[in-house]
This record gives sequence, C-alpha cells and structure tokens, in this order.
Amino acid sequence: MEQHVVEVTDLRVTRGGREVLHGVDLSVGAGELVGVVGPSGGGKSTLMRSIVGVQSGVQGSLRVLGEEAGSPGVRGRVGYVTQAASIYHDLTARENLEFFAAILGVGTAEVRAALATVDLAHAADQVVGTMSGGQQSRVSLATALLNDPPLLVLDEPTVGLDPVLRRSLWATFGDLASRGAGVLVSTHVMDEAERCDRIALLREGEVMATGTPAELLERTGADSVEAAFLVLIDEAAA
Ligand SMILES: Nc1ncnc2c1ncn2[C@@H]1O[C@H](COP(=O)(O)OP(=O)(O)OP(=O)(O)O)[C@@H](O)[C@H]1O
Repeated sequence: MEQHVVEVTDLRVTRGGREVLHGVDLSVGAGELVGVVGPSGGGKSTLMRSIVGVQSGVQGSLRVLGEEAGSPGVRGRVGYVTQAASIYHDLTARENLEFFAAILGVGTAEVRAALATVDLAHAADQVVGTMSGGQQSRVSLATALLNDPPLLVLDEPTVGLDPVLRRSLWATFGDLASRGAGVLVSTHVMDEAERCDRIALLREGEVMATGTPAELLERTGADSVEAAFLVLIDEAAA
C-alpha cells in the first residue's frame, strides 16, 4: 500500500476575511519529491503553512504523517523552511546547528551529517552573517534536516539564488527524497519543477493540474512546465 506522508483533501483557507484556497487536494508519498508550482499570490505559502499547522482559518482534511496537521505528535517530525532564514547571523554555521541540535535532542554526528548534506562542511566555522545568501539558505535547510524528519516542507527555498546553486539544491532535494523522506517544495520558477516526481500547479487558490512532469507535458503538448502552465491557463479561459 502506498504510504502518504501528506494527504490534503478539500482544503479551504480564509485569510483577511477572504477565501484564498478554494478546495485544494494534494498528497505526498514517502520518498516522493512533490513541487507546488505557481505564480506569486497563488497560495503556495498558505498551503505549506496549513500542512505544517501554523495557518488559521483552515477547513478541510489535513493528514500529516498519519495525524492531524499541527498536532503535538507531528510537529517535531516535520522539517519546515521558509524564505526568511531562521538562523542566527552572529553565530557560525556549526554553532547554529549545535543550537538547534540541542533543542531537538540530537548530537554532533547529526550536525556533521546535516552540514555535509547541504555541502557546507568546508564553511562550518564561518559566521553566517558573512555568508552569501545561498549559503545562508543552506544553513537554514540544514537546521531542518538535523533530526532526519520523514517530511520536509520547503517554501521557495531557491528564490534569489543563482542557477548553479538552484541546480545543486534541487539535487539535494532529490537525494533527500530518495533516502525516504517526503519532500514538498514550492517555487514560482516553473521549469525548476521538472526535477520533481510530481507537480501540482497552483493558481489563484486552486490546483489547475497535478501529475508527473512528463504527464503534464503530454497532456498539454507543451515542451516545458512553464509552457504547459500557459496552455492550461488558456484552456481554462476558453
Ligand atoms: N497575512 C495575510 N493576511 C491576509 N491575506 C494574506 C496574508 N498573506 C497572504 N495573503 C493572501 O493570500 C493569498 C495567497 O498568498 P500566499 O502567500 O499563500 O501566496 P504564494 O503563492 O505563496 O505567493 P508568493 O510566491 O508571493 O509567496 C494572496 O492573495 C495573499 O494576498
């Protein structure tokens, strides 16, 4: 039986008195890399916040690791990284990770492993405030990996990074999924999502389509995810 780490059914979210997600369905399997892709304001962050249990005004069914999203038994088992890197700029990368490791109750072996996974072992003793934006994003990602969570929720982790770094981060996401974690990544850079096992195209609070990249291209006759998205928008408007 397929094991789902996330199962969202008919999710509706109201923010600021307005419904911004209108009945979203989404699943993530163990070992699966799923991309939530769509333009700015479409609801990607709201969907991710709902899955990690920090969003209010939520209706519908949200099952995460077999429990209700945000329930106490789930919170420590979900790695969540937002665009605002939650790390201390006056500490080194290693010191940051040691701080979070102490909170999570893991040790130096896990700190070393997380630094290696994000390819920062060589910069472990550099103060984070002196690092590039891409390196800071990697430190932030590493904090989410410390206790080897079965689910990673990464909200636009590649925004503002150069193409080489983006490619290498996507390779890391793929590695994490191949080691068994469910990995949910949002991006508004549609062609990045070609690296996902499955994509959900989210626009104006609705999932326009889901499928493997190959399925989406075949269904639309397009040659890229971005082109497929445009075909779907044109179809919806016709
Ligand atoms: N704090 C808030 N209060 C009220 N409405 C909000 C709030 N934050 C976001 N929204 C609205 O919710 C909708 C979805 O926003 P959300 O941030 O989830 O989109 P997004 O796809 O993640 O966008 P981006 O890529 O720009 O981060 C938008 O219409 C936005 O205006």
